[in-house]
Amino acid sequence: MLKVADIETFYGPSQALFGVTLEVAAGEMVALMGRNGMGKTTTIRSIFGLTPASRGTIEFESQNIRRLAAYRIAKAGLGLVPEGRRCFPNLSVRENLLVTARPGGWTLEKVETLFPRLEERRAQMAKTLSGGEQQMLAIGRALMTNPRLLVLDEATEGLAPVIRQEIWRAIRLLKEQGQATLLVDKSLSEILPIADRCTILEKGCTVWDGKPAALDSTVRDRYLGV
Ligand SMILES: Nc1ncnc2c1ncn2[C@@H]1O[C@H](COP(=O)(O)OP(=O)(O)OP(=O)(O)O)[C@@H](O)[C@H]1O
Repeated sequence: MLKVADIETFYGPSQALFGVTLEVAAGEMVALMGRNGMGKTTTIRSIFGLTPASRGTIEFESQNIRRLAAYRIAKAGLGLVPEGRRCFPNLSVRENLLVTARPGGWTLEKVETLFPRLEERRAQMAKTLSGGEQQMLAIGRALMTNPRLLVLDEATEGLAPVIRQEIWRAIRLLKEQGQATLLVDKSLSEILPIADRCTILEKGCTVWDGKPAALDSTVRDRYLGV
C-alpha cells in the first residue's frame, strides 16, 4: 500500500533523513521506532509532503506521491494525526469531526462509539477539551476522512495513564478492523503486541525492519535504549 524507498529530506541546508525505507501493506499495523531525534516525525512529514523529500521514492497504492502537494496526498487516501494534536479550537467537537468528513465506513456515529467522550462533549468547543480528549478528537477527525492508511505520530505522548489506555483500546480496535496504520510511539509494551512489523530509524536511516518477535534485547539496547 505504502512504499517509501531510500528517501532523503532536508530542513534548509541541514539533512535529516539519509535513506529511510519502509512499507505498509493493506491491513498492516507498522511501528516506526527509534530514539529521540532519529527522524520519525521527519519521515511522516515527508510522506505527507509537509517537508518534501528531495530524493527517493514514495508510492501510495502504486501512485508516486513524492512531489504531490500536501492536500493532494491527503485526498489520495492518507490520514494524519500529527504530533501535538491540532484541532480547530473555536469549532465544537462535532463541527471538528464533520469538517473533515469524506464518505466511507467511518461515520460520526462510529467515531462517537469508538470515543464515547466525544459524544458526551459534542457541543463543547474543542479548545475547552482536556489534552487527552483533544487527542481523541484528532484521531476521530483523521478517521472521518476515511483514510486507507492512517498515520499516528505519538498519539499517547504526555497523556494521563487512563486516557492512554482509552487510546490504546481504540488503536487495538482499529487493528482488529483491518485499518492499515503507521504508528510512532515510545511505549514498547503497548505497541509490540499489536504491531505486525517494526521499522527502526537511527540517525535518519532505516537500520532494522522485522517482526516484533524478532526484536531481541541486542536490537532494543542498540537502537531503542536511552
Ligand atoms: N524544523 C526543523 N528544522 C531543522 N531541523 C529539524 C527540524 N525538525 C527536526 N529537525 C532535525 O531533524 C532530525 C530528526 O528529527 P525528528 O523530529 O524527525 O526526529 P524524531 O525521531 O521524530 O524525534 P522525537 O522522537 O524527538 O520526536 C533531528 O536532528 C532534528 O533536530
